Amino acid sequence: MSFPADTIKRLFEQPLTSQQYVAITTGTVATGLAILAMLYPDKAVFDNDDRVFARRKGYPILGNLPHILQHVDHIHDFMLLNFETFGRTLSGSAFGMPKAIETADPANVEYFLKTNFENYQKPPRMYNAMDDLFGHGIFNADGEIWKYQRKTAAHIFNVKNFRDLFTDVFVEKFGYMKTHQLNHAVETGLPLDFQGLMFKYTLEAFVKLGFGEDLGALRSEAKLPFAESFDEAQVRTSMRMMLPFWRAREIFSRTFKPWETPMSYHIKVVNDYATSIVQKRRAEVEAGVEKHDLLTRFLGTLDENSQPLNEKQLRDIILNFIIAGRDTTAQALSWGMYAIMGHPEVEKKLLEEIMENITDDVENNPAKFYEVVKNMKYIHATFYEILRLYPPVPANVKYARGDDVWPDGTIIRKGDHVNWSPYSQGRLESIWGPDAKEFKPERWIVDGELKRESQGVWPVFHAGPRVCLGQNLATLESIVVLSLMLKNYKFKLVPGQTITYLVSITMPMKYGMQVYVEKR
Ligand code: HEM
Repeated sequence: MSFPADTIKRLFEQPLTSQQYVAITTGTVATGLAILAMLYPDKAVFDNDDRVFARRKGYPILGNLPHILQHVDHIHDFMLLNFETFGRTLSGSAFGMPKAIETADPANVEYFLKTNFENYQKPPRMYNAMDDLFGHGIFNADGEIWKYQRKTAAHIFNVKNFRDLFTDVFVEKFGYMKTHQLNHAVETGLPLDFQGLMFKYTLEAFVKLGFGEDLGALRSEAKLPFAESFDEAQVRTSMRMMLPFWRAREIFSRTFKPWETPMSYHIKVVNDYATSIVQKRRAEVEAGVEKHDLLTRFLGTLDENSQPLNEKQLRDIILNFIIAGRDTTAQALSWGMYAIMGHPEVEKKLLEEIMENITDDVENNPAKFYEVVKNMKYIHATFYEILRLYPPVPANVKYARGDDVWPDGTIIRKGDHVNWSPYSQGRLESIWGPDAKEFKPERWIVDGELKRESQGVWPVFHAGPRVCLGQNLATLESIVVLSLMLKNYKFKLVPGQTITYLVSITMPMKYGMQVYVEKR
């Protein structure tokens, strides 16, 4: 049968009904999607990478995006499962996300953080996502901007400060915590949020060391507004990095969820706080008050263009150093106490070492304290073990400036994102043996001597030229606090609570940790 030409012409000339319009559009989209799904049956659309990687099979067009969304609340365990299932180096693709190679191979990690450091930088995508909160501070900078900050800050981490200033502050602030918080919890018998307390302690101690200020965080029952906003802004920043289209998602939230507090509010709160510290210090400097802390050093330094730092640069520095000095160590202490409470045999050994070394005389003499702590092997081993299982920076990312080949033969191309996971590395049996998931400080003592693993095997403090500047400070602070806590108090976990991590830039406990406190 054939249509006469004028019938066909009429069909095209007639305006479409809305039903026809919908049917044609749906048909076209469906055909387009079907073709794309055939071309990309198990990976993200337009992922035309011809390299062969071990990987979790993805969904058509979306690749692994549904996996990420499904596991977003426990992403570190999902990564661990992937490494356990598919091998130590893998890659997938997720719709809207850049190509990322993931590795938990110690040789690779040591190679790109240390040996071929120059070829890897922070990803441009990360600069954008972190800019609101961290600006051009040390965690979000490379090249000359990074160099002048690292050089300036490095000056405060000298032996004299450790001996004469840091230990003093840690012991003094512990005294505050004892009087205002711990003894109160003993007397009332009411539980307290251990993690909340550790965040207050490390903030108070770091603000004193870094910026010469007594904040009074340990005197207050409530969480400071700065801390509320700083924590929330970090969670949102990490979601920007983990999921695609963050700008569009945030515009959507602002438009359709006007009841939610916007990121801009939290940024304003933290900016006001940082700016107030800078202004106060400038006024002190003008009045001739002499101080030798971190902020004072930055006030007297020159930036990458040989200019004195302006208010925005100083604000960035303050916020970057607060996350470094407050969050990581507070989390190490919280996860640490959690692990110790669950292992009475470890607690017993720790107590023996503490009672033998931290006498009342030492407790009241910070310089002696500093010397004595150096020889306490078991508490060091416990601290390393805490960080192995609960690394405060559980996952991290870099970006390849040029092509490369890793020690395990993985081919890297310019523009690849490189993800590594200290969390997974700390728990892999192929690295630590069959007891990898057990809490055993003894693994760090060999033939009676404390041993530290290489930076590739245990990258909890990063590695190479950007290794954590504060690692000795964090170790000293944690050991002082753990010693004094265990010497003076017994902690008991309140039953029935869920202890798990919150996915953020670092690894806080999601719901905190309620404990009962008794005098020892
Ligand atoms: C247990 C506690 C700590 C852990 C696990 C830790 C871990 C890390 C990690 C993984 C990095 C690399 C971050 C990155 O750029 O990707 C880092 C960098 C850094 N950390 Fe720590 N940190 C801790 C405590 C501290 C403390 C108390 C300070 C004191 C200020 C500090 C200062 C820094 C600084 C300044 C950097 C930047 C180094 C650079 O990029 O050159 N950290 N830390």
